[in-house]
Amino acid sequence: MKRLDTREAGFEAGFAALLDMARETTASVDGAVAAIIGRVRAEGDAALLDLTARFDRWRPASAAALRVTAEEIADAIASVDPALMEALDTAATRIETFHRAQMPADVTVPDPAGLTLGMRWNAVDAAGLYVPGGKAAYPSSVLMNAIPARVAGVERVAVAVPTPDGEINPLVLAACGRAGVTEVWRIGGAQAIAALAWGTESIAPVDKITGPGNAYVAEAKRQVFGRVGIDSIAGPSEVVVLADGGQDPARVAMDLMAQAEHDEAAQSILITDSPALADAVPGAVETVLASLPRAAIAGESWRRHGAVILVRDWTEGAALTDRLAPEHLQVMVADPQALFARIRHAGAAFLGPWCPEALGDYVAGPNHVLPTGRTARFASGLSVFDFLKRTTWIAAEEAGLRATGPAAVALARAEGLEAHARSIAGRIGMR
Ligand SMILES: NC(=O)c1ccc[n+]([C@@H]2O[C@H](COP(=O)([O-])OP(=O)(O)OC[C@H]3O[C@@H](n4cnc5c(N)ncnc54)[C@H](O)[C@@H]3O)[C@@H](O)[C@H]2O)c1
Ligand SMILES: N[C@H](CO)Cc1c[nH]c[nH+]1
Ligand SMILES: [Zn+2]
Repeated sequence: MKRLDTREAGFEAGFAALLDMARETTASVDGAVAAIIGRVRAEGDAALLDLTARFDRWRPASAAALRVTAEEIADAIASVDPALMEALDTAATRIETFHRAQMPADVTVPDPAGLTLGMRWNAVDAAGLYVPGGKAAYPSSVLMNAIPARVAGVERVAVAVPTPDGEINPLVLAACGRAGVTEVWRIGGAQAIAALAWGTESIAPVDKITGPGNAYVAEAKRQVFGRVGIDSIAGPSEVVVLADGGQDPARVAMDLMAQAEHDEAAQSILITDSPALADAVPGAVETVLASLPRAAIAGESWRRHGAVILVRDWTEGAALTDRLAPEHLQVMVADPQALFARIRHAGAAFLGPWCPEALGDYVAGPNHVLPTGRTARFASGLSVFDFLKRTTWIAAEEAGLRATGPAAVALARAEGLEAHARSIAGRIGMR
């Protein structure tokens, strides 16, 4: 864990090192991923069977066995503890309500020159949703991907999830059932992304691939981009907690570890204006770690990538937060809204001491698939917009073409494009 203080001479160098820290690199897997994609394109289902045996330690009897049946989904729903099913339902209902509110309206713009201009939204035809499953199962990520897709109106939604050692997580299948997904493939990693992008004998290709995953998944999404759309390339999780001297060090420590326990490559950073809190939190983290089942992962994340930054005031705190552009931002100060108003770059914000980030991971409603690695400077979390695209339209009557056409003719001729010019000029009696 790094300890930084803006009053100290070496602060800028230390902070720059934190910004540049390579936590997980996709460059080191690009060759392996290209080879996997090449095999899936060339060999289709046969490559999927072989790669699944190799990387997920499960040898399906045939390509048909890669697809989860409707009966398996129904059985999974029946097998899940009713209280857990109710929790899934609470989450799904709240996520759906929030994402419905995101749906944009079509736009029509009347134009004084006599044209009518507009913009219409349409969903993609088919979306492939990657649900990670290598080290842990993520039913919550099923809901976070599938519900926006369905709210956007995507007709075909296909989920890909690895089933290591042939074990299917029933709650993942129950989440698919609750979200109305009927097409679920037991494939993971780069081979799953390749199959969704290029198709195989069994799997029809999709138009857009979304969802988080490890370095192989991230690199595969990067390599198939262009053939299909992707949401973003999300790396390991991160949180910045802004906390003042009024906060309980134990709660701050638990919030930091809630992100660190995802992955050794996760990053948890505390920024505080309180020397007492900066002194207390590292010890509180050790106490928390002693009680956590995933202490090995969380502890390594904290030691390798964690930081406590002491600032003079919140003007400094806000500026440093914008430079970090974190995936998650927790604001635990006396007036969280006022401090949040001064920050522009974060994937998602959690305001006040009663709003731990984990609430947003599961049930609050906004999406938990968020931009990582400082990409919140230019990217946003998953939403209905990832499954929609716009078509603009122009309607013209003769008067509108007469009013606006001459300028277009002049510009077309300036560009040396005579057919462009004449297609307009000929309609309105211009030479
Ligand atoms: N941002 C989010 O919303 C969010 C949500 C959940 C999980 N996550 C992150 O997603 C990641 C999930 O990673 P994971 O590994 O548990 O599951 P995963 O499903 O992303 O990856 C598992 C797959 O990786 C492939 N793979 C593993 N080793 C390989 C190798 N040596 N060569 C080729 N392929 C190989 C295998 O095909 C395997 O099926 C974690 O970093 C987690 O923090 C993010
Ligand atoms: N915090 C993760 C996103 O960075 C999402 C998640 C899923 N389950 C628990 N957490
Ligand atoms: Zn989480």
